[in-house]
Amino acid sequence: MTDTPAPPALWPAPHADGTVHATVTVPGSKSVTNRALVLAALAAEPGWVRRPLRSRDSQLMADALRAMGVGIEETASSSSGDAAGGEAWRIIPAALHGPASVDVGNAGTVMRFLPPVATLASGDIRFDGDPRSYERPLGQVINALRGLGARIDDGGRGALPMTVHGGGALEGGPIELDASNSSQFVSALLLSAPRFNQGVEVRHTGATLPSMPHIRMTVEMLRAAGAQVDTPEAGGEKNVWRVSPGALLGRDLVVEPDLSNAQPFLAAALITGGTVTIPDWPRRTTQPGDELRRIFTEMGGSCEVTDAGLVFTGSGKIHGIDVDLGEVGELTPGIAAVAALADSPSTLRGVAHLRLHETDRLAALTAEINGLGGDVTETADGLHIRPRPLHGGVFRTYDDHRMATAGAVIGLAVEGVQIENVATTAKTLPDFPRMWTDMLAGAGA
Ligand SMILES: O=C(O)C1=C[C@@H](OP(=O)(O)O)[C@@H](O)[C@H](O)C1
Ligand SMILES: C=C(OP(=O)(O)O)C(=O)O
Repeated sequence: MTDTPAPPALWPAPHADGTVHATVTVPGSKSVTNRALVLAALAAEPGWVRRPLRSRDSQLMADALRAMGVGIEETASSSSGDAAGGEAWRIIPAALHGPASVDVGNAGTVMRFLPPVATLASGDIRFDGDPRSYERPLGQVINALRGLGARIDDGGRGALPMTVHGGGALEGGPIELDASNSSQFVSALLLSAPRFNQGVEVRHTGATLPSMPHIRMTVEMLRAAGAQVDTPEAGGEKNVWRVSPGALLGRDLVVEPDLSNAQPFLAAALITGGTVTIPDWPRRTTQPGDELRRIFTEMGGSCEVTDAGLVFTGSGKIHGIDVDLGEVGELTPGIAAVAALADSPSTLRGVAHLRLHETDRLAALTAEINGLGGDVTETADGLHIRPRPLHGGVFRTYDDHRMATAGAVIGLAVEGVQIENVATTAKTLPDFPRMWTDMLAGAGA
């Protein structure tokens, strides 16, 4: 007799009976935390990462760096004298070494940012991950690293699993790659480049480049750690980034709240005509989630950054939108969910690369919204969404945290939505179900 796997848990998405009024404290940014960990690990001296995101993606990053020899001590703020409050991680760089195994899970940041780090280690670093990680593109990073002097055995697949035969150093220099499938290819090469003998010159050759704010985040964090970076925006050549070789400083960095993870809570205010406050919303940031202020205002809300944080208020009306989301692709599932509830159609453009994210997000959103009675069609680079009355049913998540939160947003307005495997939110927001019910209780989170 063989064991039958248990059916996936179904989470009844809470329905909002009235307007939502809540203050929701959102944990740290995944993108900032995982960059901070890499830069601190490559620094010439110890550093602090305060208020880090504690989730599957950041734990995978920390575990991988530890496996290569980096010291990461997780302390409570009381013992670290942290004026910012909250948890703090002390990062103690060390000579990187193998043999080591890295589990990338389904984290784009881990699977792209760490192979360049592994080239600096002495010894073999084996990379493996979830089945989906085998399908997510990595060949551009592998080929670029080979061009810069690395030895990598990927069995000719141009994808995971693979072994980086670290030589203890990498020559570096000029390299061309096509990052039209993911900005993370560019970020990956830039982040480790101060430690390459010649630094790096990355030239993007593709026709499009998604998620520019995330590349700006990489550049700003490198500069804050003392690296010299030349960018197209600072008068350099278009699509060319240069990082000079040099020692990185150990920083004391406080991680901003994850503004993309604030999205479902802001959507709750928009949909119910309520008010949600997100404390510590940064007045200036490279996070793409900051665009939600503009996008959700165009869709019917209004907002203000105050000393209490971002105060977002819905009007009770939800409008459709025609928008290019190429720079802020990770916001697409949450925007699609709101658009399915709007009073007019929406067109979401510029996000063909979402087919290569945690799942094929364009197919997944189309299938799941239509499964509840919606009318969504895929285009070459996005979605057309024509709102229709929706009904309850199972909303599948395909191991994608943002599918789970998108389904929860629809569940606020539609009775009887059940989210399959809500636990997949652990990728970046492990406490999501509790935060969601606390928000609905008006108790804050
Ligand atoms: O560098 C980063 O931290 C990220 C870059 C983006 O990736 P893509 O450019 O592949 O969309 C984004 O979608 C992802 O969630 C995080
Ligand atoms: C695309 C995303 O993640 P990853 O870092 O795995 O690419 C995301 O969080 O929306």
